[in-house]
Amino acid sequence: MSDPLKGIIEEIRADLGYKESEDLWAASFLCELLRDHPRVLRPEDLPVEEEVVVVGAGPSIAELPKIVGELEDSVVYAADGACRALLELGIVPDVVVTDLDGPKEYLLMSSECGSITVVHAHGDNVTELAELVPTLGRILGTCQVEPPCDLLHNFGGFTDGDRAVVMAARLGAERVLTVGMDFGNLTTEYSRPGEGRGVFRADPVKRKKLAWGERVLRLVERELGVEVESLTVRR
Ligand SMILES: Nc1ncnc2c1ncn2[C@@H]1O[C@H](COP(=O)(O)OP(=O)(O)OP(=O)(O)O)[C@@H](O)[C@H]1O
Ligand SMILES: Nc1nc2c(c(=O)[nH]1)N=C(CO)CN2
Repeated sequence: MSDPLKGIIEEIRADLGYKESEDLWAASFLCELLRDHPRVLRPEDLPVEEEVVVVGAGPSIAELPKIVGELEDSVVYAADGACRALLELGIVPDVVVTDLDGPKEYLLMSSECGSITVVHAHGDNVTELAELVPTLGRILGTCQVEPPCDLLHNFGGFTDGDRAVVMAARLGAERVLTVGMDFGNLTTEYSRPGEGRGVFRADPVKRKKLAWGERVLRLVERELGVEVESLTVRR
């Protein structure tokens, strides 16, 4: 693939041991599911503005309550599990970008509240696709191979958060502001009612995934000329 944001998946497969044939199979399966889905969108249906905020689930997501006022008037894309933190603050993300391995009840709640779910097919999430896609509302399908049908799109990128950034940039955003997208920081402190406080540490595979995600963000700046800036560092 000559597009570096799409071609990077070949290096990632070599690093993490994913098979292209399995990614292709999953994409074909998602095509089948989308053919039976009543609310499939096209890329041009997605909301986008000059500035888009992308919220990931990294440690700086803890800063979210401080900037919640700014999010109310922005187009907000949430990466997977980050939709939980947003919903808990009363914000329904405009778009949730997910490979469906996040907290199912919050992915479904976002969808029911009006978020568009951008569902990604890859070789390791076929079970989740089968279970969740039929239950979601407005949906757009993505994949990491040449799309096998015109209901699927390959914008490029890798993890949910960096794919959200790539998508915003390809749809026309000139600047992407990020929260919780601190790829270099691999521990997350949490504090939740009923769960107490603690620290998540990224396992070795997650570390590798996040390192690839960080590379994607730099590629977005270099190849697409879109500014990617951390909202929490800026403040
Ligand atoms: N330090 C970090 N820790 C966790 N997530 C991060 C971090 N930095 C950036 N992120 C972004 O937040 C996104 C959502 O995080 P979450 O833990 O819900 O992801 P995930 O479902 O494991 O993601 P993926 O399936 O993309 O690996 C990730 O896809 C990633 O892009
Ligand atoms: N085959 C495969 N592809 C992926 C995977 C994964 O676990 N397996 N995870 C991703 C984001 O975390 C994106 N792409």
